Amino acid sequence: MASLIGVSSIYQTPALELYQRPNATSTSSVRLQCLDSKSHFNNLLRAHRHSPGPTFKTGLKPTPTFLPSAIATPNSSLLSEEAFKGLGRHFDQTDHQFEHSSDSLPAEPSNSDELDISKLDLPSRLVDSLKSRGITHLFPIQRAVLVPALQGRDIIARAKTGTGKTLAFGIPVIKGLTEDEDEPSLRRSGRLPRVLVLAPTRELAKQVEKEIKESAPYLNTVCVYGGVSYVTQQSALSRGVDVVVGTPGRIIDLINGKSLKLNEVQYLVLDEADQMLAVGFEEDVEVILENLPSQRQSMLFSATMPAWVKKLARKYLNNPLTIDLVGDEEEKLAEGIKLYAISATATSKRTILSDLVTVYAKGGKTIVFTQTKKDADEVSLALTNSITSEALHGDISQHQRERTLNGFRQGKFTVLVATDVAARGLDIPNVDLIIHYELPNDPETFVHRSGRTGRAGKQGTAILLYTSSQRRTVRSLERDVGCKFEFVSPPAMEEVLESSAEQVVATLGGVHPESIQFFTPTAQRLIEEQGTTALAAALAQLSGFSRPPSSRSLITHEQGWTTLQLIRDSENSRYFSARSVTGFLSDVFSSAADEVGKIHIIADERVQGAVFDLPEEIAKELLTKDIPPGNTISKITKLPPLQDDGPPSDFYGRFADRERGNRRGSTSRGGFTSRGGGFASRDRRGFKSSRGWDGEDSDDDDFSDRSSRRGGRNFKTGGNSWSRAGGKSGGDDWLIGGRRSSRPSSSDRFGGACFNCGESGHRASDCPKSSNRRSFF
Ligand SMILES: Nc1ncnc2c1ncn2[C@@H]1O[C@H](COP(=O)(O)OP(=O)(O)OP(=O)(O)O)[C@@H](O)[C@H]1O
Repeated sequence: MASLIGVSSIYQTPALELYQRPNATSTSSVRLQCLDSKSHFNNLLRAHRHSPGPTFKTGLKPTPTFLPSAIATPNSSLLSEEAFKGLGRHFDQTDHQFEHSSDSLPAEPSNSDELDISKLDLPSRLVDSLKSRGITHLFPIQRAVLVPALQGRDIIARAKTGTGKTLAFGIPVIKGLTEDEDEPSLRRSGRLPRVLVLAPTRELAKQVEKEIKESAPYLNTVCVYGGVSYVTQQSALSRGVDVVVGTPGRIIDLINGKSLKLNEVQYLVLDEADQMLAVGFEEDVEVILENLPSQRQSMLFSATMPAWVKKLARKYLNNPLTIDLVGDEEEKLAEGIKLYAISATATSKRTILSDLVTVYAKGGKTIVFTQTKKDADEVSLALTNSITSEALHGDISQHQRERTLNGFRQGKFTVLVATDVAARGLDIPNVDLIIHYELPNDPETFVHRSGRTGRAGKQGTAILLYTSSQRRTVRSLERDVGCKFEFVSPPAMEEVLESSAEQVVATLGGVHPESIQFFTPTAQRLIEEQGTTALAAALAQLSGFSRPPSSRSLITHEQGWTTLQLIRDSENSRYFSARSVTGFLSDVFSSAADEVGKIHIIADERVQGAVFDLPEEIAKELLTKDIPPGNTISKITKLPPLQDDGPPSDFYGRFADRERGNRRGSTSRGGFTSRGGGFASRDRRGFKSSRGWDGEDSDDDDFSDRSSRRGGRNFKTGGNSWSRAGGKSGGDDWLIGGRRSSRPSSSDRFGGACFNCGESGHRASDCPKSSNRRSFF
C-alpha cells in the first residue's frame, strides 16, 4: 500500500515517482519514492525552487502531508529511524496550528541515502565536522526542514524532545553561510551577524551556540546572555561575527548599547518560542524582530502554539510552512522513555529517592525535578549523604550554574536536582533517569522534563512520584501526553542491595592491575580463612551497607517500620475490615495493637486480608506468636493491590483550574491509620503558572517558588496531620475509618472490632458468635 508523503506533493518533478494514497479522495498524499542520490536531492531542490508552493489537499485534511519515505519506515537499518518510529507528521500551509492527520501511514521501504549527510550536497567542511561528532544521517525533523529551509521558506516546526531540532535549523543556516563564506569579503573583521538565534534561557543559548560552533568551527559564533559581564560579549561582537545566539534581554541591551547591529541578519531562528512567552520575553522578542531587516528567512520552533506565538508567526513570518512531527493524537513523549509511577508520601519521597537512583539509574546520570528552589537545595543536600549531587535553579549565580552543568556533563557528580529551569532544551548526554519528585504543572512540562533522557534515539527512564491523592492527575497526565505509566512500588531493600552490589562490581574493572597485585596476598588469605564471606563483606562495605539497612514500610516507606500481611480463611467469617485487624492484634499481641500504623484492605474480594505497618521490633515479635487457626500472617516484600475507594484531590495545570473548586478540601483515599488523625494525607498544593528560570537579568523562577512554597507548607502540614510522627504524644484520640473514639488500651477499652464477627466492642476471644473462641489462646 502506498503511503504519504510528500516533498513531492509540493514539488512535483519527473525525477520523482509519485504514488497516490489509495484511500485518499483527491490527489492528496503522495510519497517520494526515489531520492537516493545527490542528484535526486538536487533535483528535488531545483524543483522546489521553481515550485509555486503546495497545491495538494488530502482527502481527510485540508492540508498536504509531507515526509520523506524513509522517515516512516520502521524496518530501516538506521538507528535514528528506529528511534523515531511512529512520529506524527503534518504540514500545514493555511493556519499556524499544529494539526495532525489521523490517516495511518504504512511503512515503505527506505533508502538510507535520503538521510545520508554526505550525499546531500552540503558543504564538505560541515559534513566532516558533523561526521567527527558521529552525525552521519539526518534525523526526521532535520530531513523535513532541510529542503524548504534551503529553498528559503519561512518555517514553523515542532518535533519531540531530543530529536535534533537544533541541527534542523543549524544545517541549512550553516550551509547558507558557508556558501557565502567562499567570498573573502565576507570574512572581514567587524562583519555584522547574518544569523540571529533567540533562545529563552541562558543555558539553552549556550548549548545552541556550542552545537553550531562544533558543526561549523570555521564560522564565528558568539553567545550573548545575561548574568555575566558585557565586556567580553561586546569585544567578541566587535571582532566580527557570523552567528549570534542569545537571550532576548541581553540582546536588547546590546542593541541599545550599539554593540549589536542587526541590519545584516539574513536568518532568524526563534528556538522554544512558547517558552519565551512563559518567561515573559514576549515584548523583548517583538522589539528585536522589529529591528531586523524585512528581507530575511525566519524559522520558529515551538512545542505549542499559544496565541502570542501565532500572532508572532502572522506578523513576522512570511507565508510560513508548518512542519509538525508530533501531532495531537500520538504520544508526545520521545520514543524509548520507559515511564514508571510510584506512590509516595511527602516524607517518604526523601527516603526512597536514593534507592530509586541506585536501582533505576544504575550508576548513570539522574535529573531530579522539584517544584521549588528550596526543595531542590534540600533534596540535593539530603542526597549528598549517599550520592554525589548538586542543585540547579535560578537563585544560583550564573557562573555557578555553568560550573554545575559542566560538572554534571563531565560526570563529576551523578545527580542533578533542578527546578523546571532545566526542563527545556538542555542536552546532557547519558542522562539515564529523570525523577519527577513532584508532579509537573502541566503536561508540556512533563514532556520536557522527561525529554532530558531518551535523547537522540537512546533509551531512558522517567519516574513520576505522586501522592495517593494525586492518582487522578496521573491518569489525566497519561491521557494528555498519550503515554502509559507502569505503576510500581518503590524498590524493595533486596533490589537496592542487589543494584548497589552490581554497581560496585562494575567499578572493579577500573581498578589498576598494580593495585590488585598489591592486595592479592591479603585476598588469598581471606578466601582461605573465610571463603566467599570475605568477598561479600567487601562488597557490602563498598556498597555502603556495612550495617544491614533498617526495615522500611511498604505503605509509607518510613524507615524502622515493617509491613505485614494478614490473611484469614474466608470460611471463618464474612467480615473483614481495618477493625478486624486491630481486633486480631489485640487478641494475639496487645503491644502490636497499640503500635499498629497504616492498615489497608486487600483489593481482591476473594481474599479476606489486609496489610498493615508495625514498628520493626514489634513486627518481629508478632511473627513469633501463636495465632488463631485459619489465619496467616507474614512479612511481605511487595504490596498486593489494595482497596482504593476515597476521592482523590489534586491539581495540576488546567485540571487544577477546572476542578479546583470541587476538589479543594476533599479528603483523599489512602487506607486507615490507627492514630493521629483521619484518613491519609490531604494534598492541597496550589497550582502555579509555569515560568522558566531565566527572566534574563530578572529573578527567574521566583514566582513558581513563591506559590509552590505555599503549597509545600500545606503539603507538609497535611502530611504531618496524618502521619504517625505526632502519634505518641498526641495520640489520645483513636481513629479508625475516619471516626474518632477514645484511644484504646489493649486490655479494658477495646476500640477495635471483633476479628471474628466484625462487630465493635469486643474481642474475637470474647465473641459470642465464635464456636472456637477459646482456641484463640
Ligand atoms: N542527525 C543526528 N545524528 C546523531 N545525533 C544527532 C543528530 N542530530 C542531533 N543529534 C544529537 O541529538 C541530541 C539532541 O539534539 P537537540 O538538542 O537538537 O534536540 P532537540 O530536539 O532540540 O531537543 P529539545 O526539544 O529537548 O530541546 C544532541 O546531542 C545532538 O547533537
